[in-house]
Amino acid sequence: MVLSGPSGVGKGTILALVRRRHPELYLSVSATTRAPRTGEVDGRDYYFLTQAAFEQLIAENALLEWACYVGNYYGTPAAPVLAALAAGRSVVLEIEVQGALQVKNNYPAAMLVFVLPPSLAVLAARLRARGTDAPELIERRLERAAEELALVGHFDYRVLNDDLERAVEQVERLLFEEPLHDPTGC
Ligand SMILES: Nc1ncnc2c1ncn2[C@@H]1O[C@H](COP(=O)(O)OP(=O)(O)OP(=O)(O)O)[C@@H](O)[C@H]1O
Ligand SMILES: Nc1nc2c(ncn2[C@@H]2O[C@H](COP(=O)(O)O)[C@@H](O)[C@H]2O)c(=O)[nH]1
Repeated sequence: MVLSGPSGVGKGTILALVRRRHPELYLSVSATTRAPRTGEVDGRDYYFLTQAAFEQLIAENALLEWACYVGNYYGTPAAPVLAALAAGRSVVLEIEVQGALQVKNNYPAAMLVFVLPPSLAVLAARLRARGTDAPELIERRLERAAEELALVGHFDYRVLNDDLERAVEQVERLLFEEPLHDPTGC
């Protein structure tokens, strides 16, 4: 599964709760050139790389997908994901929208899930309350969010993250049960 949607919508929060209930789930650890935030650990939250090291991964074709997002590179190291899939594990990539669309292009069988905020105002409030990004960076993330929301139609499923528990249950169902309805939502 690819879980995508704008920054601050709650993807990480949802997945942390899903993972607590399903420890067997494999959550991909991304590479990025962004600086670590307080409390983030290299190799657990991200692989924090220099720009040169990231570009080396691109040149070696070692990433399943990658994107430039508000001034930094982000990408999914391919080898661990392919190994987890080969071992029969359920795998989730938590990534932004351009990367999600690359995955769909390269692996059409991948399930793409878009997490929606109740509104842009709520999204802005969540980003501000999270307190991890400077105000100008939050503005850039919100501008990007508006562009990302316009691409929701390319995704297989949508999950509204209004009530957190309900969103967690929806993601769980998509991961571990056969979807019962038309994925287009028509
Ligand atoms: N349903 C919800 N109701 C209220 N607050 C929420 C909800 N879900 C998440 N949050 C809060 O919103 C903030 C952003 O959540 P989170 O960091 O999980 O977003 P994200 O989509 O993973 O962001 P990013 O893409 O930047 O990593 C957090 O402070 C989190 O506690
Ligand atoms: N295309 C990819 N996007 C990724 C990846 N890992 C994380 N992300 C997304 O980037 C933004 C910003 O993340 P933040 O940690 O700086 O808040 C967010 O939407 C993430 O989901 C990746 O490997 N590829």
